[in-house]
Amino acid sequence: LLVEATASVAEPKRSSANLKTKCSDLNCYLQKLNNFKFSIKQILVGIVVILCTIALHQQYVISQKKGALPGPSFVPPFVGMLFQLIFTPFTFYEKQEKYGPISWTSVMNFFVLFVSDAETTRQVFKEENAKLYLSLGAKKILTEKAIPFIEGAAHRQLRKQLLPLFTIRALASYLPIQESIISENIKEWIKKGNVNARIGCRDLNMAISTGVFVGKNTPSHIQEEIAKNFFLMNEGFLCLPIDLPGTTLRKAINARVRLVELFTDIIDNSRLRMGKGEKPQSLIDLWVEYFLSCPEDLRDELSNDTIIFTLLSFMFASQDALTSSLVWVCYLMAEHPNVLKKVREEQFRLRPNNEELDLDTMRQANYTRQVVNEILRFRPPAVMVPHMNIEDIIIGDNVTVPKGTMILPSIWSAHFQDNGFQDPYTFDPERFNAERKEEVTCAKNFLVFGAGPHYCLGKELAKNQIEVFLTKLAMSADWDHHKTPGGDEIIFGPTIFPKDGCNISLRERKYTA
Ligand code: HEM
Repeated sequence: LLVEATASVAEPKRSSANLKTKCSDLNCYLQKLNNFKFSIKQILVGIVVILCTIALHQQYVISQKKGALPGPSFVPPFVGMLFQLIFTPFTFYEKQEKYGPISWTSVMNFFVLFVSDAETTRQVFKEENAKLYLSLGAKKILTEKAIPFIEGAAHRQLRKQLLPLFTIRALASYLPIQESIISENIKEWIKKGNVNARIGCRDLNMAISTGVFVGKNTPSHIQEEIAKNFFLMNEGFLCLPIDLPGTTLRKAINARVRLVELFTDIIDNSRLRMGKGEKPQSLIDLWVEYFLSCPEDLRDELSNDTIIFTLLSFMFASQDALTSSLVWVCYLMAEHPNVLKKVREEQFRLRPNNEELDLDTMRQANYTRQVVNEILRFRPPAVMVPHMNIEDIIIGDNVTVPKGTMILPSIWSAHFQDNGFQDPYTFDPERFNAERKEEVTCAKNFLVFGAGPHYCLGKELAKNQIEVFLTKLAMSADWDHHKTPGGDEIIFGPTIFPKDGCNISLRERKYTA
């Protein structure tokens, strides 16, 4: 077949050489092209030959890169393990874990290292030369100005600038916003009766994010527009990275442009109000207030761009992860009524008259916090955080990782590792009690918020939000989880959810233990 295909390529070459002397304009070139006639069979053979050559080359490159590392005996060419990773992620994880702490695989022709033990996972998170690898779409939408893409001294400087937004005082000022929005939403859910938790929690989180970040006093039509554009932007993070009119990515970029306009107005307004000494009502206000309170010669520049792209990063980093955790609150508390009962008893003991939540009372609610930690351990929203190394690095037991390798440190595997948490597949908040203290003894395994220079900035804000939601739901509603066939399967998108989103029906509950 090869000979036949090459022969017919050679033949038109001769005729085109003759033509060359007779003409030199565009028509002639088209005519020459026309002389290269191949049969369908020859074209197909040509394509097969090219594809086979590429596939063989890929296998050769992989065999060079993997060296003695364990991994699958075969990976499909071109797509590699992409479909397994997206559609059956947990089967994929289990298989990779069996190869050992570091194994190789291939996804979309990327040579990928899968890291399943906690220690090496931490090492990757901390490695300066291994950068967070977000989708191509995410980079186009958020741009290089977003904090996950900033590195080195500029990154450290920005993180330092953000500290005042997560102090105890700041977290305390967000709490009434979180509490009131959660209470309002749960009341709405009870009125409706039936709710798909994934959709309900997504909208609830969006309302809290706008409330906390830009302030509850922001006119509702602006809040709605922020939500609408954020959801459009969010869709772009996982779509094909094709930036053409009408594509999901282009719509996401346009939504970001609109969000920048909206945030610019909100920040200008905040600068005016904080300049007059008004009380801060949002994260933006706190940031502007802090900036204005610094002596002028010590002030770092605080441009609207810095605030806007940090806010976009916060929304991007928090929205899906928190939605996942709140859905698991609904799901796991319905599965474990004995745990829910203990939360209610503790809450009733600490707040017998349904007092408003404050950080002090929340710190005393040890059992409730244990439940929050166990939900995060048992169902970590981001199960893996892709990295790519910009230099050769050495990880684990002296494994050299060639530059440009995609590394998948698996938070999921670290949480369920054999020699880590005791009986890891059991949902057991008691593991975090004062006696067992697994948060200390297994600290190296608890990686839900990452580790190293990009460690989650919103960890305490997130934990508070989950705790307030758990507390409010437990004390104001009874709910049933209506299971659907296959609905319990965990899907990946890109944080984890039960496949059917968890359908619940709610009833009002008298405030009691
Ligand atoms: C349950 C909720 C959350 C989970 C599970 C989570 C998890 C994570 C993880 C795994 C990372 C990567 C860490 C690393 O590379 O070492 C991260 C980074 C980040 N998170 Fe969160 N997060 C949550 C909520 C939030 C919230 C509410 C915010 C909002 C303020 C936030 C802001 C960020 C930011 C800004 C980064 C990037 C930090 C940097 O690049 O320096 N996260 N988060």
